[in-house]
Amino acid sequence: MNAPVPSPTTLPAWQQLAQLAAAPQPHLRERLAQPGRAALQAAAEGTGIRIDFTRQAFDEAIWSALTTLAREAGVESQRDAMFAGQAINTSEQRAVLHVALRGTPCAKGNAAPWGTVIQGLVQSELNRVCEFADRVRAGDLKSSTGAAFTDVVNIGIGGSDLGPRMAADALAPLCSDSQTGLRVHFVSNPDAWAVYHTLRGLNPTTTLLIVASKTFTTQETMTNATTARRWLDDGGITGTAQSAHLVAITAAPRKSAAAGYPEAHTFTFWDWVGGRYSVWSALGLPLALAIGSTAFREFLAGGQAMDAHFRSAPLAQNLPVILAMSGVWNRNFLNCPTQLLACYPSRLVRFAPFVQQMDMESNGKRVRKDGQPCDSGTGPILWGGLGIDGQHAYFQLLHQGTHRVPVEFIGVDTEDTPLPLAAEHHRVVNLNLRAQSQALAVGRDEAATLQALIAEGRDPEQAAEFVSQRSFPGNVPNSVIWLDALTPHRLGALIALYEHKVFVQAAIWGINAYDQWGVELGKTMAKAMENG
Ligand SMILES: O=P(O)(O)OC[C@H]1O[C@H](O)[C@H](O)[C@@H](O)[C@@H]1O
Repeated sequence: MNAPVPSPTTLPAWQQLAQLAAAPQPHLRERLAQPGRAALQAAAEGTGIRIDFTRQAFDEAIWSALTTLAREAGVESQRDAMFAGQAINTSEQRAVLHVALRGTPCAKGNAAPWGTVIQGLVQSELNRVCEFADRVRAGDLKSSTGAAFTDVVNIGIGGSDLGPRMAADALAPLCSDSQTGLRVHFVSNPDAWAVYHTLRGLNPTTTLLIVASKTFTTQETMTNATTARRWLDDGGITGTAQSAHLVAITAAPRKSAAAGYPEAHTFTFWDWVGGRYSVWSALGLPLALAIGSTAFREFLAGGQAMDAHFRSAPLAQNLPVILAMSGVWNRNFLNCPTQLLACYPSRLVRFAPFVQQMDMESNGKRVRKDGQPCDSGTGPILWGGLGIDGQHAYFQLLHQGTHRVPVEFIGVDTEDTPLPLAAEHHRVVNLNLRAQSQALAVGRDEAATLQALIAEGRDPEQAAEFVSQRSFPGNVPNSVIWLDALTPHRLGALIALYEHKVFVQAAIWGINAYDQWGVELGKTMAKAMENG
């Protein structure tokens, strides 16, 4: 029997927020001019991350009610239940312990909240992953022909692809010890072109194939794996020699063993790690191969630093809570169905698709944990990409379209690209980020537009004719997430920030963020069609 989960709409703070939302809302232009606005900023110590949420469409009274809602919904006790390893994934009766993969977020000597057994499993598999990655990178672990590996191909999809691929794109270019010449490639799509295009330039005698699948049954991944192994065969790497080229990462090691993947090259994780939360587990092996074990451990430590902040910071200063509750206000009280993620560092090119899976597969739910239908909106439609490119594409709709799209901007303070004019590039990028954040918030009304046109030398009568086309309503809620640098540690903290944001929103809505039954129907139908 599912324990009853109260609808958030019955909570006093929700009702208070509904009343606050029903009152006339000042324009963000006016809100920004109000005193005390600077209080809507917060930083997480030890993570290098701070959030400027001064451009969210609420004032201190609304913010206070939002934090009260988080308290009334039991965010803190639900958080503690997750860290204690309780089976909070109720539909599958599983704990949710990706946090355990990052290490213990408490003082040295204190036991991990999830217990020593899990701690031991995690440490020993992490050590295996790190050792393996370093041996391949150093050329100590040889291919079947005795050569060092030059290329790694990770075959996986969804959570077995998006995280490591995103992080490798973000970090490999600037990890100074990653100049080993080892190239890490990713194939997810089972369209033949994707795997052909990746393999055709590679030498099978120096290529390591990783097949990453939590279940080791995913049809797309198995189809690509079959072709890649056939490619090894065709390249003369056959029979037992092939073992040196094969790696499996899975929570179902019996299945990978049955498919011929050698035990010594099989890395495991557990059913209490959801696929979309698994970049910290053995599934991070391609990332460790791309950046080295030292940087990979820094990445984990960044996640752990955000865990420590999430567990200890007061709700009003707690970064995951800030992102989550801003989102709840926008989604449930301002009725904005979507959320844009605009990343300004180009190394974060795959961050939005990664968060898209994490958020939409987690909180795309329509019933609460007790099976009762949700009577409020749940997870938003999350979309986005690189902010600067977006400015020259879809930002027009944000400024003058008929949708109100809240935005989360992500920027970095420092730039270390080895280019003589890198500082100038960085200045241009951050200038644009700041300008967009402000322009979307304040807009430009018709009177100010008319003045601007006249100042440009336009005839006032002519200017008045097209003043409406040249005006901007603004009032678009947005926050800026600033990283002091885009290092492995900071990226780890950023990912954990989003994981906990998703957690907090699920806690508010009373839904289970850790199952994904919605993806099953299409799979089942494909199977039924296949079987005629
Ligand atoms: O890692 P696998 O078992 O191959 O699963 C890969 C992906 O496929 C599924 O459809 C799920 O929706 C994802 O959550 C998962 O990450």
